[in-house]
Amino acid sequence: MDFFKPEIEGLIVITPKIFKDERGYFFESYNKKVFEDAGIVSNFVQDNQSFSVKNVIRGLHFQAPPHAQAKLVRAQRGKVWDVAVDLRPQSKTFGQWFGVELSEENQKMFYIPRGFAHGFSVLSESAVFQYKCDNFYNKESEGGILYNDAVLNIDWKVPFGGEIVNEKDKSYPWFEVYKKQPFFN
Ligand SMILES: Cc1cn([C@H]2C[C@H](O)[C@@H](COP(=O)(O)OP(=O)(O)O[C@H]3O[C@@H](C)C(=O)[C@@H](O)[C@H]3O)O2)c(=O)[nH]c1=O
Repeated sequence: MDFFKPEIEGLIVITPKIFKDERGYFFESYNKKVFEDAGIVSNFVQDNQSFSVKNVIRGLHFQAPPHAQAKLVRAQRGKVWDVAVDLRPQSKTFGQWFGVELSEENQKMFYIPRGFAHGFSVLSESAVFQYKCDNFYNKESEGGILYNDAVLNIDWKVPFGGEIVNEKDKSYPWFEVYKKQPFFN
């Protein structure tokens, strides 16, 4: 199992050790002790799964404190481009984003602590996306940033104008709003 820590502090990309044989494969998708030793100390309380077709973008989402969520995400089927945006006002990388390809093939996982907005785009014909959260869903605390914000300038790797985005995600404010009124501590 490999744990890669990108420039933005707190983010971790996990590459599991995959055991392949004539039957197929096996890997540990979560191991409390091994993950905690690598710095992923979160008490996961909810697992989610979504299915999306090609060119769907879901995001950028977060839950506001005290309902903020750390997430451990992966693409069980297909291939996605997964993005986390640092919204921690004290962070030296506030407003920066990091993206990683998560796929059925690489089985990589991505740990995103509390204080980030999260989203992904679907690069394959379809994708099954699975994730663990360390806080329960709370509708009233849901927030988001417009996925195509010009300041963040995220490359979603989908054809220009071809993205499939729901009305809720299209209605989120620009990143500028959170720059003026930070709410994660
Ligand atoms: C996230 C969530 C949604 N729902 C419901 C609300 C709604 O009617 C329906 C679909 O919800 P959404 O449209 O918000 O689903 P979706 O756009 O897939 O939301 C997810 O996007 C990714 C990027 C994340 O980071 C997640 O935390 C989550 O925000 O499911 C729950 O019941 N529990 C949950 O935990």
